[in-house]
Amino acid sequence: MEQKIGYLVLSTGDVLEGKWLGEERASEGELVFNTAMTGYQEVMTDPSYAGQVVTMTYPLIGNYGFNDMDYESIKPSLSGLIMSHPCRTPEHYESSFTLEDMINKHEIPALYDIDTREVTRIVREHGEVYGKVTSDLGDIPNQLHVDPEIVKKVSVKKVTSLCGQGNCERTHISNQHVVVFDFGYKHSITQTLDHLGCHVTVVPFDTNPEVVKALQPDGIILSNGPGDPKDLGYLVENIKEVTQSYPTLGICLGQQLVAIAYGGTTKRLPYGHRGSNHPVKNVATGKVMITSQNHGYVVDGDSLNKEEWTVSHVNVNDHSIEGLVHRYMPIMSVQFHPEAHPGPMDTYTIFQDFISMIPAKGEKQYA
Ligand SMILES: NC(=O)CC[C@H](N)C(=O)O
Repeated sequence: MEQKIGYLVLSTGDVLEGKWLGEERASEGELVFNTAMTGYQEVMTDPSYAGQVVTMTYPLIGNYGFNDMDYESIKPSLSGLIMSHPCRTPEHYESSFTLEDMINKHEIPALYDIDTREVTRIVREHGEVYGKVTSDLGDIPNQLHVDPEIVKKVSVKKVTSLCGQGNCERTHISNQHVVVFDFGYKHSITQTLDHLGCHVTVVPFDTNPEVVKALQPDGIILSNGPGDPKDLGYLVENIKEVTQSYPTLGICLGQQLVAIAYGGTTKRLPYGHRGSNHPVKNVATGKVMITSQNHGYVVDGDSLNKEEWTVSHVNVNDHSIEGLVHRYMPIMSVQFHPEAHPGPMDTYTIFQDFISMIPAKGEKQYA
């Protein structure tokens, strides 16, 4: 079948020609690229990509199909998908639908036959680029910042216990209760907590500390999420209060928000870390883990109060901050994705470290 021509029109003035996969659906967002060779389903359903047009640099997408297990959220929230070759005849014993089915089901704006190397070159050269997928060559991207309210769009609307709804594999009656602040959390985070025996409650991103207190958590996770962390600066008092009251793990956006809450700042990376093979060094042990990443911003090391914070992990490629621990309080955070998906599971120990910061039941509670 003859496929319709579509364009990726960029804020740099560049225009790339491709073809529509699925319906023509004009859309725009920040243009980013992901270098993972596998894990396209997890990438497409990671809410941190909300407001972004995601280019997959690996040339073949869809070759092992899609399934009902690998969703990282209920539905994709990315603004568009750019690829080179879509595979229409997947082969995998767990595959239950195709890339095109996924695109049609969730109405994802998607272009293929795009020169993804050229897209990557442009993003690497310019850093912050916005793109519009369209059939109209006269279109230009109008939004030059991800919606400052984007987290509100992806976060749960009410306090949600993941136990007692068929989501827990065990009953965790005597185990730790972890409250996850949902800035756009990935399901692999709560699934990992479940595997570690935790009872999990997910709360909206702007939940008041009093509401959290009533839930009687043993620990807090500040999740990953989309957009510019500085747009959530109005939450610093909430974040400071909960992190001073309970052992906390911040993940990606969660790390950035911890830094901001304690007086630090964030800055843009030259062109983001998005892929599943980013080497990260544990500063204390020298051990390097291969990590899954998806972020465009990073904590500015110069902005941190060194009497309060220690850098626990650094990126081997560009030496950017990958992990923080508080010197006196049980607060830790990482810039990479310890839950992986996609990517290697080297970083599972981060969750174990977090759980071990929580006093056992019956012991004196922190705070
Ligand atoms: N995965 C995330 O949490 C991303 C955090 C933030 N939106 C960034 O791009 O840096």
